Amino acid sequence: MKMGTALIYDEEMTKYKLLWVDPACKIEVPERLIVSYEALVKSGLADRCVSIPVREATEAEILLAHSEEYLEAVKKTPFMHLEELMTFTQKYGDVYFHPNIYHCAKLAVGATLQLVDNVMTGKVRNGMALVRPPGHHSQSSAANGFCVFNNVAIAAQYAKKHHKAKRVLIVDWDVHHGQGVQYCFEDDPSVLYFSWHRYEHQSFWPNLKESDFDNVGSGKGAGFNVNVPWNKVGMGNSDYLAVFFHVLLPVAYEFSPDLVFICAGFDSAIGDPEGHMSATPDIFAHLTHLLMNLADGKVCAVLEGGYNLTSLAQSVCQTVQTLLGDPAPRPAQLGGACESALESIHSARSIHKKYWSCLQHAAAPFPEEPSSKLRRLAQQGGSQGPEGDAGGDAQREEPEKVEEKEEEEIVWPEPLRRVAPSLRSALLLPDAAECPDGCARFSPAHGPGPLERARLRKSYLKESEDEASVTLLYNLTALLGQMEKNEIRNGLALVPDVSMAATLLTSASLSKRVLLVWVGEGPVPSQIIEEEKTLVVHIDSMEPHEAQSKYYIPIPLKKGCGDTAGVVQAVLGLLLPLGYQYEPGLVLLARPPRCQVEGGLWQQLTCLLQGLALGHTLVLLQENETAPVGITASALLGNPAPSLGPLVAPGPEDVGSFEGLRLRLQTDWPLLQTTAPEKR
Ligand SMILES: CC(O)(O)NCCCCNCCCN
Ligand SMILES: [Zn+2]
Repeated sequence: MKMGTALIYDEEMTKYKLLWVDPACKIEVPERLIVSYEALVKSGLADRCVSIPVREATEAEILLAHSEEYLEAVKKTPFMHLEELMTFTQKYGDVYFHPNIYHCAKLAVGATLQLVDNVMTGKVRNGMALVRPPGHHSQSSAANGFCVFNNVAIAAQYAKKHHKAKRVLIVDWDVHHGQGVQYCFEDDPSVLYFSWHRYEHQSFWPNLKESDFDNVGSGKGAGFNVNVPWNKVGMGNSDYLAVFFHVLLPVAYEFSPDLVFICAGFDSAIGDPEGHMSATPDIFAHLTHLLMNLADGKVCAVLEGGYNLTSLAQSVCQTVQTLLGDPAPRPAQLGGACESALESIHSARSIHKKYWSCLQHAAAPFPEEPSSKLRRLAQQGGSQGPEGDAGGDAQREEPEKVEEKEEEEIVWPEPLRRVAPSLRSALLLPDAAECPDGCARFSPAHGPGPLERARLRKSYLKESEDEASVTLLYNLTALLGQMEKNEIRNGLALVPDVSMAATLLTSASLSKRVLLVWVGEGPVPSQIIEEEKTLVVHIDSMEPHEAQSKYYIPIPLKKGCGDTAGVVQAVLGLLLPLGYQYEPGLVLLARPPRCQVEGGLWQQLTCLLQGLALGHTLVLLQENETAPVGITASALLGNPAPSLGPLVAPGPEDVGSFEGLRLRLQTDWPLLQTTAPEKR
């Protein structure tokens, strides 16, 4: 399994800057790269990465996304003196030129292509290119928004051409809309471009109509462009995760890319003068984690924006540390997405429901919102509608102008250190079963004393049980104890009785909250359900029925856990939001006998759940079913789960029961919400 995270950086890319007064461009300074790289060095993360040298892109590579005229024009800039550079710059918007920027722009593209080569040839698993100038605003014949060449657009074309990539996903979490990327792949169904961006009903830069949610791509590319506009500032961690759970991830898993780019702009983090958002740097650890099981883990993060030097450096470190496989920090106090974010989520899901089967159950536009753009589009059959249709907009109240507040000092807590236990995965296996390489067979420092034996026997075993069962239970509690002391990250246990083991662990856990994910036939022991410190999410083919309690959530799948598409949508749209909101200290993943979940999906589930509880995941497998041991161990060791391939539609009846479940639960679990509470 390929390992390693590439870090591609060269200080030559700091060697250009603004040479005249221009308020729009003064934030794009060389220090952006310097503080980011220094933070990676200081934190020890740089040394853990595979350092890959940059190179200059060739002209042919630049022409993958730019016109010859534009390239010829930019080639002249190194020889221009100040006035000529200023005149040349006037042709474009919110960008500046410098005698060395052409050289740096070629290095930024070259660095990105180096990252693609090393990831696509398996020399590394994933990586990050720390580059400037950024790229996602530049267009075929135009520089724009501090961007000269479109690093990621060129790299996506390059990956298709030279590495036979079939489906490329670009996730643009920069706070600005990468219109250059959108234009480049407008009608290309092999590149799915996702972007959220500060929009404020078109009143925020670059003030484009085509940045709104109803721009879905055109021709064969319809559906492969997903815009989530932020119509208010102050969006936070819950808003970002809600968009991932309810818009991006379902579509991304259905698309099933063989390569993922992140247009990693960190001006979407708190403190940024451009974004004015509230999400904290640690959220990028979770966003990165949630993308790392796509494309067999082939993720290329490429720096775009980010202008607060403190949150930029912290966010870069959070991203790289996750690419390296360290446990993600605990997401603090998540709630539901705010009303404005829910409107954006609802709009994006509704406009894309005709393109993505995972969104089929996305609610139809609200009837009582005559002024909503969505409503009007629905009347026109969900098409983009004629350009001139300003009818509905006219009814819309004037968008309130967001006064850029005085730059008051915004502060936030520094992200907590993320310490990976020395031992990652411990396995509790019967002596007969062999231990997959890379794992350690768990054996506690000392065995149970007579009192301990008696207690375990009395609480969990029928008198008749043999000594071996007592020892196993004792070993389970010892393994749990070492996990909860963060001496071991995660574990796997082969047990004779999954129910009994789960009952023991939920009661023995010292965590205030335990998430038990039960995948397959029940019943889940009632003792666990009554344990109020445990949230049980039960995925199986049971008949839909009222959730008995807030802490027992059955997710019914008509065709049972063998229905991969159904399980994926249940995990992404229901289980993960519940888990993130619950914020458990321990995650138990129980696989009862005769579980139908297929291997790759089981690995996806085991990997995704590791984003919770500092990675403390304990998997319980039925002793006589050893088949999943190897793949579960692989996932626990941090190997990316295999790509599931393009997904079909989840069954309509499941779709209905998911929606019913969401509506019933979202009051208690607001992160499940996908639509704004209907206007009273
Ligand atoms: C890569 C990027 O997306 O971060 N570029 C952002 C360009 C912003 C242009 N407008 C600046 C106005 C200054 N208040
Ligand atoms: Zn930006």
